[in-house]
Parts: sequence; C-alpha cells; structure tokens
Amino acid sequence: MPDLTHPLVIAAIILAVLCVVGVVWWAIARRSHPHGVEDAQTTPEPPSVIPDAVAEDEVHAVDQPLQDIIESPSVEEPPVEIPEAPMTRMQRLRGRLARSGSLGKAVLAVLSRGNLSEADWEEIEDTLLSADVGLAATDEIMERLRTEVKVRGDVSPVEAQQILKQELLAAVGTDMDRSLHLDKAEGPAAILVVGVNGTGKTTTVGKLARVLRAQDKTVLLGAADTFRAAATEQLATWGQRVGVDVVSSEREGGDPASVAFDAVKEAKERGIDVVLVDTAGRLQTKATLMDELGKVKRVMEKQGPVDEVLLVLDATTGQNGMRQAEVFGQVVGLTGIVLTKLDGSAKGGIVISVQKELGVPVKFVGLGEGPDDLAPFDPESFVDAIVG
Ligand SMILES: Nc1nc2c(ncn2[C@@H]2O[C@H](COP(=O)(O)OP(=O)(O)OP(=O)(O)O)[C@@H](O)[C@H]2O)c(=O)[nH]1
Repeated sequence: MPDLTHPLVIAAIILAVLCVVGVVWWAIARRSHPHGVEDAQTTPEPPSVIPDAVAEDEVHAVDQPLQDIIESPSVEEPPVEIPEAPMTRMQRLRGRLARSGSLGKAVLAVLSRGNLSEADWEEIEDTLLSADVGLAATDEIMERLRTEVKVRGDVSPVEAQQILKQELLAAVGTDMDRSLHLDKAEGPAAILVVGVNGTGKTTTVGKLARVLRAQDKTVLLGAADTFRAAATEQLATWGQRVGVDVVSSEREGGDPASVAFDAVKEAKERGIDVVLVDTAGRLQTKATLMDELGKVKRVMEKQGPVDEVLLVLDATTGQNGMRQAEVFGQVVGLTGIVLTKLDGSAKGGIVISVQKELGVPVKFVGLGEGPDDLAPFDPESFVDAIVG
C-alpha cells in the first residue's frame, strides 16, 4: 500500500484528477459543438474589424457586427447527401429539353420536306428567330443549311437530321472551354455568382456546391445577398445537405462586400478549395447596385484573383437576357454563363446567341428544381436532345 501522504503520491493523484477533468471537459466541449470541422477547416475567431487595407476605401463594414458562420454538420458525421456525378446529368435530363426541342424538331420537320420552297426557308428562319437564336446566328445557320442542301440535292429525312445537327453543333460551338477554372495557387479558387432578380442565383450556388462536392472539393459559401433574408437560409439549407458552411451577414442589409471579403478570408484560413459567393439580384439598369457589385468583386480580389464570374441567366427571359449579360460583363467581366430554367423554355436558342454576341461560354444549364438538376453544358447532348 503506497503512503498516501507522500508528496509524490499526492502529486500523482492531483495529476490523474486533472487528466480526468480535462478529458471530461473535452468530451463536453465536442458535444456542444457538433458542427466542428477538420483542422484544416477549423473556424478561427472572426476578426472584430475588417483589416485596414480593405476598410480604407472599399468595405464600409468596420463598424458592423461580425459575420456569422453557419456551420454544416460535422465531417465526422456522414454527409447528408452524395450528389450525382456532374457528367451524367445532361443525359439524365435530356427529356427536360423537350420544349427547347421544338426549335430543333420544328426546323427538322420543314427541312425533311425536301425540295424546299422560299416559304419553307422562311419558316425555318422564323423558327430559329422565335427560339432566340439571334439575328446574326440565324443568318449564319440559314446560309450553311442552304449551302448544304444545295450541294447534296434533295435530302432524305435522315440526311436532313444529320445536316441540322451538324449546323446547330457548329453554331453552339464545340471548341469553347466550358470548364470551371479553379486555381488554388493563391488561396481558394473564388467564384462570384451574379445576375438580375429571380434568375436562380442562390439555387445555382447551392447546386454548384453539390457539383464541387461530387468532385471531392471542399467548399465554403458566402451569402453576399444580404438584401433578401431568406437567401441566407436558403443557402444554409443547401450547404447543410452536403456538409458545406456558409459565411453570412449578422444583419439584413449588411454590406455584401464585407461578407464576400470574410468568406474568401475564411476559406483561405481553412485551406478550402473553392469559395462560392452568392449576390443579390439587381437590374442591370440600376447604376448604384451595379457599382456595389463591382465593389464586391474588387474586395474579393484584395485577397486573390476571382477565378470565375458566372452570370445566371433565365433562359425564358429572351432578348433582354442579352442586354443583362452585356452590362454585367462590363461591370464585373464574365467568365461563364449559367442558363437556368431551360427545362421550361422553348427559347433554347439563347445558348447560341448569348455565346455569339458576348463570346462567353455557357458552362452550366439548369434543367429543373431538383438539387442535381444543374448540368455542365455539353453541346453534343444539347443538340442531340433538341433535334432528336
Ligand atoms: N424550373 C427551374 N426552376 C429553377 C431553375 N433554377 C432555379 N429555379 C427556380 O427559380 C426560382 C428562383 O430561384 P432563386 O435561386 O431564389 O433566385 P435568385 O436569383 O437567387 O433570386 P434573387 O435573390 O431574388 O435575385 C426558384 O423557385 C428556383 O427553384 C431551373 O433550372 N429550372
């Protein structure tokens, strides 16, 4: 029996008690923070102010409360959902292009008549124009179709289908780079998502987070749509489903640039692969709001390049979409288009016109409201689906 009054024994007992208390405290702390993330992604204390260099001229958030970080479930718990691999999506969703299909199928029906009259050609032209293919692209397609039909003489329905596919594919373009550029050399790859009201930006950010998680990338979301309170909740829900956290403003109407800045900073500190920043919808005609958007981008750039600026365009908008794309492009420089609601639109031709007039590739298409109904845009699948 050891001498319990011996100083060494007393010290050993105290040490043992301290160890037990420490382990119990650690276990309780973990239980009360079930949303903790891996070391590389540990949430550091947010700064009480935005650093001076940024606060100076850009972010007027120095006197604002801290941004919130809405955490997703812990990575130790299995992610709630495993998103579908992106590359299979366009095939699965091809049926949703049925209404856009009226463009291809209507043209094919005329082309297959054989021995085409001027009235037939006019019908083809009208179909292309009313599907928003745009004037320049329509002229080009018409000329190529006419030449092709002339060279071959009378064409059979099968040949007509081949010719149409070939010409539509040429108009959509097979050599544009449609991949997301995610350069992590200088901190996280940063994606800024912009567009007018209600086009599907928040939904697209949520869906893109799933695309990136399906590619095993770590993701952080920035809720810089501080205008619409529900947008933050919407993003948080999207994030939680795939184990992705959201940086948001503590109050409605907070400075979006400040949220965007904090989101990039947080992603950098956690070693996150991609930070996706959602912004409030704004009409391209509202100069103040467009200036605000420019500021969001500049502030993000203070911490590293913005790798992608994606314009979310509602495919049902028609030619006004082109004007939106032009102005957003002037203000923040677009790198890609996400065309949403293509599932409900007979205006699939906007894919062609928006690329032709702006030189910016369509990178993703939204084909429904389901979580994985966003597909990397694949010209072949698109043309196959609309011509049949
Ligand atoms: N059918 C269909 N609906 C879509 C698609 N993408 C988004 N939506 C719907 O469009 C509506 C608006 O989407 P949001 O993501 O809230 O739009 P937003 O651009 O963030 O809206 P604001 O922040 O108000 O500008 C929602 O009902 C979405 O489900 C799509 O590809 N197809």
